[in-house]
Amino acid sequence: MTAQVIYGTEIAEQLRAEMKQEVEGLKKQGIIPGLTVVLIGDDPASHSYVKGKQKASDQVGINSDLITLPTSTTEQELLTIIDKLNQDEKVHGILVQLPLPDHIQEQVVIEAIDPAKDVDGFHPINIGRMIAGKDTFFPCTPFGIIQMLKRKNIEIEGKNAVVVGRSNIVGKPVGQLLLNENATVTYCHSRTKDMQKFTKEADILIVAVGKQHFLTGEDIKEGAVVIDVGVNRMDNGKLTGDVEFESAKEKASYITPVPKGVGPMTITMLLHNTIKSAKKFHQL
Ligand SMILES: Nc1nc2c(c(=O)[nH]1)N[C@@H](CN(C=O)c1ccc(C(=O)N[C@@H](CCC(=O)O)C(=O)O)cc1)CN2
Repeated sequence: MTAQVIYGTEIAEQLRAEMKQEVEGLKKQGIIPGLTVVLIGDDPASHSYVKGKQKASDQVGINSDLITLPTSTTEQELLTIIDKLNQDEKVHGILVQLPLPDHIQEQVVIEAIDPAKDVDGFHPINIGRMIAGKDTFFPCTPFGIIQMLKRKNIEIEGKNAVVVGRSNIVGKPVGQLLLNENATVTYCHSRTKDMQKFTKEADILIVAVGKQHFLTGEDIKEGAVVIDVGVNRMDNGKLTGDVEFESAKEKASYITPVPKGVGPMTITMLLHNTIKSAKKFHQL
């Protein structure tokens, strides 16, 4: 079997075209969705992701602002900025780009953002609502993965979904969203014994460990749907995923590439959450 490649770029383009229309409609009612991104330090990858967020916001008509701060910014200075953004009625979404410098506690910052403006879906209130199966802001990468599966008409209900990785940003929430869609979910992580026993049983395999070619075709069941969340930079400067694409493609029924797979969906779902927040603020 040779897999069908799922390009997130194509799905993202469709979704963004739909969002652009929605924003045009909102603007006619005097509503301009507003997103503020806060970026601390000079990590080149973070700068590039934030640039992508600004560009995508402009594309759909979201008013986006960027606050760039030096690495020396204190936690208190950052909290003061977040407090101001929480009060600003023009700002519907606040996103603090991660990772943060070591001297700033990530969880303190996440919890300082008003849950109603937490378009990253990382605030414990929004995570709790997601676990309870309520409507809320879902974390962007996991939400993007679910949208990719749905847009490709891939059935989730009743399937064995195996998530390799248990980060707060991707692994844990994507497992929860798959469970909400009635999949049978198994998490594998660094302490899992005989991981292949689990990955080979997966109908849907999500890999988010951040290790180049962590899994190969040998770890995959014939016909599995393989979603590769890894973005690893190789010595030659090129990007590669957590899954060895060439061997996995011969076993899977569907597979996402890196780049152009899950990554573009992350930014797209951020736009979705910002529009959702603006609508909710204006009671639409
Ligand atoms: N506050 C947040 N911080 C971080 C998040 C997040 O969701 N919220 N996720 C990641 C980084 N990220 C978005 O912020 C992100 C990662 C990758 C991509 C992407 O489009 N990747 C492209 C390749 C890009 C390249 O060439 O370098 C792809 O896979 O095709 C977008 C966003 C950590 N921080």
